[in-house]
Amino acid sequence: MSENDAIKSNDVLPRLAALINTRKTSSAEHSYIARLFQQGDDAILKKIGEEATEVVMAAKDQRHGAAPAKLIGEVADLWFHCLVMLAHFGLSPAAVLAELERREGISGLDEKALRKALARASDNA
Ligand SMILES: N=c1c2ncn([C@@H]3O[C@H](COP(=O)(O)OP(=O)(O)OP(=O)(O)O)[C@@H](O)[C@H]3O)c2ncn1[C@@H]1O[C@H](COP(=O)(O)O)[C@@H](O)[C@H]1O
Repeated sequence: MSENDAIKSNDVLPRLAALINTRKTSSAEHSYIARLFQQGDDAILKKIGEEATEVVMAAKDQRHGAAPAKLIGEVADLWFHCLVMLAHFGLSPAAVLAELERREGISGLDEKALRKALARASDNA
């Protein structure tokens, strides 16, 4: 999909990812994303750490009956900052979605057992 098509897409992930890419050359004065890009990957990774912690805290509140809007908002913040990080490294959400698609039908337990067996075989080699 071209960048222009992605910007017009009905799917929010490619549309937002395309917009994020355009911010690489925008002025940081009026754009939060451009500001993050200018600050560099340490700033982007710090935000991801913060947002992940906020997701955990909101999930704990959810466990105690908080309104779902808080947790949904924090997960949106985390996903958004992950999109900025992917763009920073020249990657797209399509690659992550393709990886999830590739994993469809593979039980997490089977995958873990296979990984352990491969590690044991390589230790014994
Ligand atoms: N989806 C988002 C989005 N989600 C979260 N955020 C910003 O991410 C930041 C989250 O930070 P925090 O929750 O930690 O709050 P904070 O205290 O403001 O954080 P600090 O940066 O001050 O540490 C806030 O400034 C939010 O506004 C977003 N900023 C932008 N977008 C999208 O990106 C588009 C372009 O944004 P600009 O680059 O600002 O033009 C927007 O139209 C939206 O569609």
